[in-house]
Amino acid sequence: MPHTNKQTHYAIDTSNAPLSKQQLKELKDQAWLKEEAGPFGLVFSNHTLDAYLDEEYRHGNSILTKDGDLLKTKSSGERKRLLLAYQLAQNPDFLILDNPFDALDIQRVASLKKELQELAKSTVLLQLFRRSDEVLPCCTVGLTYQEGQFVKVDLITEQHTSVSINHEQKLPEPLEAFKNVPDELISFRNVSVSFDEKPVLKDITWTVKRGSSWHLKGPNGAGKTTLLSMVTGDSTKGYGKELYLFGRKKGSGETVWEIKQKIGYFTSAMTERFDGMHDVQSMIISGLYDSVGLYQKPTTLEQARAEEWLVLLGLKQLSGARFRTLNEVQKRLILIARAMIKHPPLLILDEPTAALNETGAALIVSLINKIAASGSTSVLYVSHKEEVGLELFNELLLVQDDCDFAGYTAKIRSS
Ligand SMILES: Nc1ncnc2c1ncn2[C@@H]1O[C@H](COP(=O)(O)OP(=O)(O)OP(=O)(O)O)[C@@H](O)[C@H]1O
Repeated sequence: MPHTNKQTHYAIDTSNAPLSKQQLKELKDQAWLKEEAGPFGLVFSNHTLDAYLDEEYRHGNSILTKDGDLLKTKSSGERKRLLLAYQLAQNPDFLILDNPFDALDIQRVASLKKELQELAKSTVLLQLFRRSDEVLPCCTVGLTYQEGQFVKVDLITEQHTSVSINHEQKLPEPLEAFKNVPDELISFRNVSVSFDEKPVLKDITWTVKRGSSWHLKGPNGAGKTTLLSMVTGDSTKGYGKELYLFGRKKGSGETVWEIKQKIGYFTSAMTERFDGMHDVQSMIISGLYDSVGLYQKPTTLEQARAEEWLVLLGLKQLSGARFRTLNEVQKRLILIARAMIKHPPLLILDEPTAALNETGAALIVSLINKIAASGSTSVLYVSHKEEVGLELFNELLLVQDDCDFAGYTAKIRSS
């Protein structure tokens, strides 16, 4: 019976395996759910957002945005807010929330939690979660997918166990050291960026010295991705500005390839994109060639170095396994090793623990701490939140200048 006062709300633990698009559809079509909640359900997930982005690509406009703005110009947090507002306006009987707090900053997580608790008075919620502290108090019954069916179970939230990578093992040496690496890897001098008159970044002055590691933080929409894309050479916004990358002024004739070659890069979205048949060892070695997987026979030395990385990660037994068969945390550890095998002067990690549970995040963080402590590679860690256990000594926080907003400015804490 829809819209009674005593609605049951559900939580589904996806910390070990996410639900596929097909499984989400099956959940939405469950007869018992429609009977309990009402016939009209919606799915709030990245798959849904992707479908709207696809539609926008084909038709040139998006129904989620107002004033003709395009969804693709919105930050990840902004996109989520737009989708939720659009779905709530349709007054669904039930809403499937696929890890709704991913990619949201602390303030937005708190306000969304409040909003969803309120919504739970009139709408049945089914929350997919990975971190137990994210489960909404209203979700009291568990659901699990077993043998092609959704089954109601007791709700057990995972206990966090403390884990880390092999502390005894040293970071494997590079096969060949980078030459002519300047003392300043990145230097922004009073750089401002706007999109069509809309100011985003204001007067950013920031220097990353060789070997120093940074946590780049800021709320949704503050310009973290914009700043990063200027460092990786993917954005044209750096031209004509006082931006220096690896000792050269942006736009002074360097190629994007020359910049990228000095950078190791990992973002959590890569685990989905890298879905070929390559084995784990080849995947790590391919970082030396900036390819995905290996297309030539590796040398004995390359193989030995990849094996050292696997020992460090505690994954030696998976050397010959297909990358695609690994679990999410293992895939991320391997892709960080892939980014590191060439020992780049700069390692960029864009939200590397996004959508992991506490245990998985702790493993990734322990690897990052180890890399940063080595002092040979500068880590640039980007996220919108604090990360438990992360030991980076410098922080660039993007903050809003409240009076007369003209873009986010950089607040730097350095040690
Ligand atoms: N191509 C573009 N055209 C117009 N506006 C843009 C474009 N790219 C980014 N923006 C705007 O710039 C601002 C900063 O976006 P950016 O993606 O850099 O933020 P972010 O800090 O990475 O956010 P999040 O944590 O939500 O991912 C946002 O308001 C976004 O809408």
